[in-house]
Formats: sequence, C-alpha cells, structure tokens
Amino acid sequence: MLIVLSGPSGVGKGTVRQAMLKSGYRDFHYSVSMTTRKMRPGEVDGVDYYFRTKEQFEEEIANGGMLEYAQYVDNYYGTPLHYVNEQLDAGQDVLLEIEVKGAMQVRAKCPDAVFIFLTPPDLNELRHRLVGRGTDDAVTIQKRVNKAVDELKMMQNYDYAVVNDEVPLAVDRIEHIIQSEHLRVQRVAEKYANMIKKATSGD
Ligand SMILES: Nc1nc2c(ncn2[C@@H]2O[C@H](COP(=O)(O)OP(=O)(O)O)[C@@H](O)[C@H]2O)c(=O)[nH]1
Ligand SMILES: Nc1ncnc2c1ncn2[C@@H]1O[C@H](COP(=O)(O)OP(=O)(O)O)[C@@H](O)[C@H]1O
Repeated sequence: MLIVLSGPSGVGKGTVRQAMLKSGYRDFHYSVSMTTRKMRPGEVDGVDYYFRTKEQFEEEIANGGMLEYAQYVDNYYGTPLHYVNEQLDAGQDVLLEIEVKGAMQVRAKCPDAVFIFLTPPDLNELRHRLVGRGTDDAVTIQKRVNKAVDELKMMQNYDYAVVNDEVPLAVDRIEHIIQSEHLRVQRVAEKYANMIKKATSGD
C-alpha cells in the first residue's frame, strides 16, 4: 500500500514518522525524497533527502525518474520513482511525506493510495513549532506559514485528516488508519477472489 502523508511545514510529519518507528510500528518503508534545498545541520545525504543541484533535479525529471515533484518555497522536491516501485512490487507499504501539489499528482497516478493530511491545532502553534525547530530564518518561516494557509484548504482532497496535537495520539490515529485500510483492501481482495472462484466453477 502506498501511504501519502502531507501537512504544512512544521506540523510534525517527520516527528510523527520517527515516533511511529519507535512505537514499534515499523511495517512501512519511507521513501527518501530528492530536493534542491540546502542541507540543514545534522541532515545526511541519502537519509533525510537526496540533496541535488537544480540541474541534476531537472535531468532526473527529463529522464522520467520522478513519481511526482513540485516547487515549494524556491526549491524542487520530488519522489524518485524507482524505490517506490521496487518496494511496492515486493509487497511492502511505502510512506511518502510530501506537500499537497505532489500528493495530487500521486492521486492521479495511484488512486488506490491512502492520503492522510496532518494538521496543526492552529496556525499560531504551527508558527511556534517552526520557530522552535530553529532550522529556518524569519523570512522563510513567514513564507512557510503563508503557504500553510493554502495547504490547509487542500485538506478536503485527502481521505483522512489527523490533528497532531500530541505526538503519541497522532501516531495512534495514523496507525489505526493504516490498519483499517489494510483490512478494507483484504476484504475487497477476498470478495473478488470469491467472485472469480464462483465464475470459474460454473455455479
Ligand atoms: N511534492 C513533494 N514534496 C516534498 C517531498 N519531500 C518533501 N516535501 C515537502 O516539501 C516541504 C518542505 O520540506 P522541507 O524543506 O524539508 O521542510 P520541513 O518539511 O518543514 O522539514 C514539506 O511540505 C515536505 O513535506 C517530495 O518528494 N515531493
Ligand atoms: N505534537 C507536537 N507538539 C509539539 N511540538 C511538536 C509536535 N510535533 C512536532 N513538534 C515539533 O515541531 C517542530 C516541527 O516538527 P517536524 O517534525 O520537523 O515537522 P515537519 O516534518 O512537518 O516539517 C519540531 O521542533 C518538533 O519537535
């Protein structure tokens, strides 16, 4: 199953993902994105992102190597296609942590994916988290908060909205969503398997 997690910058997507891994819910593979933004202190190429130049990124697009991509506050961000295909073919769940325009591209290409939007309790708290994280200057923070206003309007295009008020609660909600989606997919698969069995047995 392909799981798409979106939400404004600073809402806590990365934090929630890390907490899911720590909670023992390891049953998904995180797709490392490619970006042209500058590496932050502590980030590692190939772990947090594949950090590339604009030219390299555009070459990747031209070669058809991206599942989706978008420009977000002056930089490109995108999902390399190869890893996602490889993991899905191997029967693994794949988690994409991407912004809304990219998510809608995935929606068009993979309508069976599960789309989850993580929201902050309110915009003041979002700003507070971005300031507290300490990775962006005041101008960038303002751009990201402005962007959040538009992103929140896109929430209605998602299958689920999850409030990240407290990390353990958000983790719990997301894990429940994934588990129920698995059951739903299993039930549909069983239904079709039975239909095929009946049709081929001549009943
Ligand atoms: N479309 C798209 N968006 C991405 C991708 N990777 C990250 N993003 C989004 O780009 C935005 C900015 O990411 P980043 O600069 O790392 O800031 P952060 O998410 O606040 O740490 C966030 O909304 C990310 O979810 C990707 O592969 N594709
Ligand atoms: N539920 C929460 N309550 C308070 N602070 C949070 C919560 N979730 C995340 N944070 C903090 O908010 C900041 C942004 O989180 P981060 O995971 O980097 O967001 P994103 O990946 O969505 O940009 C971090 O400093 C993180 O510790």
